[in-house]
Amino acid sequence: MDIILKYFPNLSETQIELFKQLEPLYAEWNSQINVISRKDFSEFYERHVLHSLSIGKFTKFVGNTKILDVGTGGGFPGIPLAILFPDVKFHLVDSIGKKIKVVNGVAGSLGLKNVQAKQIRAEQLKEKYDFVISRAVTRLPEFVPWIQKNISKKNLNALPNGVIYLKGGDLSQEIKPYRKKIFVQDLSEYFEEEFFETKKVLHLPL
Ligand SMILES: C[S@@+](CC[C@H](N)C(=O)[O-])C[C@H]1O[C@@H](n2cnc3c(N)ncnc32)[C@H](O)[C@@H]1O
Repeated sequence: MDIILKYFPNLSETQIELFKQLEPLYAEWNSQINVISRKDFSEFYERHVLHSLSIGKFTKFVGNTKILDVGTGGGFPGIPLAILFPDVKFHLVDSIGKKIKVVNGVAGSLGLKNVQAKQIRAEQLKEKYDFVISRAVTRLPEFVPWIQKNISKKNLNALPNGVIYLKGGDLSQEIKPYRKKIFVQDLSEYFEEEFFETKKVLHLPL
């Protein structure tokens, strides 16, 4: 939990309390339904919570923004971001029902009123959102056609509407089709821990 305060020192008491509750809640759910790899769990705050929150270092969302988290698994990056931005509406979806059961369990225990979760495939979603966020679901050229229809034209934020994707490793081939408009932010510029050395936030305006 200290690592969250290191990079987000201005959290409210309520937010700190909610972040503290995340680890025991996920430990309990993960013993029933595997949403976080067991070998990673000791680094829960760094690899899952802080990695999700890195989107909040990259940009701030204004109130009433609507964000869709596609392939959220157990709620990443959506749940940590919903704590960070309590005035923003988060819709978390996954094609697997038992993962959504974990998301609803965690969001319910924390009383997060700005989170809705649903079992659905991204390709079937009809609603519009300001941003689609995601981590570790599929390659961008497969992902973008799933959700292109879901990006609203109305812009509320300084950042243009579109996809915000957390990615690691060599992306040169994957981002080629979008090279004229994609923005690649290196997370090692924000975080000193080794985990972030190869991690990036991709912002693709759509
Ligand atoms: C590797 S997990 C990542 C989970 C989470 N984003 C994280 O970073 O911890 C990928 C998730 O994407 C979901 N998924 C894959 N294809 C999907 C689709 N077309 N629509 C919705 N969810 C999908 C899977 O069910 C799985 O839970």
